[in-house]
Amino acid sequence: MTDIKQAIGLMSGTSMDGIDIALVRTDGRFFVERGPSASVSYSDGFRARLKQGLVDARAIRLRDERPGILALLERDLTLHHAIAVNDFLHMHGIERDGIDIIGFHGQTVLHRPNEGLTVQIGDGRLLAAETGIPVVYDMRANDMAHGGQGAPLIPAYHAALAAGLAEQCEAPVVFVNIGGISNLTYVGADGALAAFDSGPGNMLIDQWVEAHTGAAFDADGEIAASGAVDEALAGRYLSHAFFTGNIRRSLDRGDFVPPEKGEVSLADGARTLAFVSAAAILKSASHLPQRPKTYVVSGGGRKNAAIMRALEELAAGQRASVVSADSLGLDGDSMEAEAWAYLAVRSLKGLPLTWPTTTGCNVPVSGGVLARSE
Ligand SMILES: Nc1ncnc2c1ncn2[C@@H]1O[C@H](COP(=O)(O)OP(=O)(O)OP(=O)(O)O)[C@@H](O)[C@H]1O
Ligand SMILES: CC(=O)N[C@H]1[C@@H]2OC[C@@H](O2)[C@@H](O)[C@@H]1O[C@H](C)C(=O)O
Repeated sequence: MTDIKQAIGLMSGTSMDGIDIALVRTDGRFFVERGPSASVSYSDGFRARLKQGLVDARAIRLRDERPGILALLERDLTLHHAIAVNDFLHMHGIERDGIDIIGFHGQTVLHRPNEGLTVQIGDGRLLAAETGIPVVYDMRANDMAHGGQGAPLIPAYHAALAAGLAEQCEAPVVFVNIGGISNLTYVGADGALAAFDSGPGNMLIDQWVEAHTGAAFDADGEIAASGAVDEALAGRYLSHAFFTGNIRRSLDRGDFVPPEKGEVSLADGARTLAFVSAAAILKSASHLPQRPKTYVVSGGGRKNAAIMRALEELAAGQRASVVSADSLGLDGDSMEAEAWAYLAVRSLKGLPLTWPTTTGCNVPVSGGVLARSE
């Protein structure tokens, strides 16, 4: 039996809605046994600080700089994660000593792949000290140091999961994570990987709805349901250079901005942005080695009925089907946290986290910094 580790993964994503945590037993290759998972929401106050952190991070030139509120925010973010881990272990009766490693993503506050600069705040040493568990963190930097985009990193995990889906999904299969930003992972019949960010996911919808109603998102796509797609507005987004260029690159929150208030009604804006999120996936999928036959959807955007309906209609037009990861026995909410547990084990073993076909790095590279707990 190859060396199996018990790992906890922690993800705080671009939606900044909270911390996802998951337990995985894995050898960092094709053995994956998924355990419990949970989500811990941020308070409105902490979420407001994270938003200010994104603003302050614009002043960063060297990746260790922490201008504005970022130093204290990084400490508090890390302590939030430590509490999430300690509560999780208690809730599930898991012995701390039984956890070999924590994979800690932290919070992306700046991502400029064309400048080779990506910053995720999160103090791995402090997390290791607060939990008594070794931590792998800062997992994107080495990919960028080797010419990569620093994202997406989940494809390695998707490849491990894909083996179990062959009977249930018509190939070629593509994993779609509809988070704040959406990303695709194509797994070829021969196991070949191709991956990239596919465009805005929920982030424009969240910002649009929050600006009009104060709500954090369009729950179940209810607002969009009463709106119509504004073709001109949709066309403006889908003609963005990100879609028209041939070079795939990873995105940051600031790469797309929501419409100005008043351009369209609240409902039409929500419906149009949901359509754009879906259309972006199909548009980006045209750069994959083969047109997918099955889209396996994870991430919070799969709960927005307007996104899913548009995606199903567009995919059907290309004789492809759309299924939720959950319908295949996976967990569409915890997949990214699971991935960070998996990637942490790969990091411990010096295995690649990224490949030229997933981030554009020059050679397959591992990554991550290990903070020991003693
Ligand atoms: N019930 C729901 N109805 C509609 N949308 C929802 C619902 N629940 C969550 N969402 C959407 O999902 C988002 C959170 O999704 P998720 O946690 O996958 O994003 P993330 O991991 O932060 O993003 P990324 O993968 O880009 O880092 C919310 O901001 C919201 O837009
Ligand atoms: C820089 C950064 O944090 N990118 C995120 C973001 O959120 C989704 C998409 O853009 C993806 O490329 C990435 O996260 C996922 C978890 C990844 O690296 O696989």
